[in-house]
Amino acid sequence: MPKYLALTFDVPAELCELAASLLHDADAQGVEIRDREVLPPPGMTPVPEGRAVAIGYFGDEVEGDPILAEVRAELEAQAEGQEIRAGLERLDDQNWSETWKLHFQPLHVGGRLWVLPPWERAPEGQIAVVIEPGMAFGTGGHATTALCLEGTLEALERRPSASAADIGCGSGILGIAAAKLGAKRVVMIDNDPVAVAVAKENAVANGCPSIATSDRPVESLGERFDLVLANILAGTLVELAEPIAACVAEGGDLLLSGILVSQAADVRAAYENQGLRAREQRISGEWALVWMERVAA
Ligand SMILES: C[S@@+](CC[C@H](N)C(=O)[O-])C[C@H]1O[C@@H](n2cnc3c(N)ncnc32)[C@H](O)[C@@H]1O
Repeated sequence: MPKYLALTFDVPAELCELAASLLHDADAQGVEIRDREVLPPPGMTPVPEGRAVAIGYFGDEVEGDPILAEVRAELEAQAEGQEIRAGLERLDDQNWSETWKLHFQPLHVGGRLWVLPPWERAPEGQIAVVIEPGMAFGTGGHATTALCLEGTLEALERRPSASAADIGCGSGILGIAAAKLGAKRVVMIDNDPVAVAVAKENAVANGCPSIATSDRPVESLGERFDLVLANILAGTLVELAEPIAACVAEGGDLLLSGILVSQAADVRAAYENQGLRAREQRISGEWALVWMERVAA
């Protein structure tokens, strides 16, 4: 089961925003701020007056020490002799998801779709996807998820009753959004059984119990879909190009993300080799969405 790396900076309160932005710049997947205005998580004491804490969360594969040293040096340059405390910790999924939940903000996509934590409400008449992230990735807070949601909305506006597959579904956010936007049959798969369980729960909680969820490999799907969503990682997308492309029906769309802008050309080429055509590429920060399609014969 994957772990996460947390880099913690306990700083003078006025430097907390700088610490958070340095962590973002260092490619943190999420940044948490604990200051006097934020209620501490259960069991934790509030930060002392005049201090604040910024925590950056990274994938476990990231080497933390160089980032720690660099961010600390930048902060010390601004600290005028005040103390900067820094720490590095490897967290398990449970810790990560509990912390992440505290900072789960509503996301508004394309004017009519909302992704919300259970304690928020969408405005009247708008479509709400309520996500309890549990131990799975996908609250909409990551640029790649937001890019995929926008694409899903557009693809389903063109073809409201399309069938859809969400490969690497994590929390189920994309598949559930597709179902709520009118997709007629939705299948969600992930190779992490914990994600599959969370996605199933989220599907039921969103009134979409008919979404099929499974941890079986994409190679065994054996079905074609009008819309295929795969927000994984560039390397995995290239490796799985053949079975993922095989799931795209004639005239169907394939939205690929989890891709850094610098990796987009390789991913596109892998799917062109499978007979798909590049439709467009969208970018958010350093992340790309590659939109492929299978042209009808
Ligand atoms: C970045 S998360 C995306 C979650 C969600 N779909 C979203 O867009 O926010 C990637 C997910 O892909 C899953 N994954 C990674 N490799 C996979 C594979 N070979 N087959 C299926 N799922 C995979 C991971 O377990 C993880 O849940």
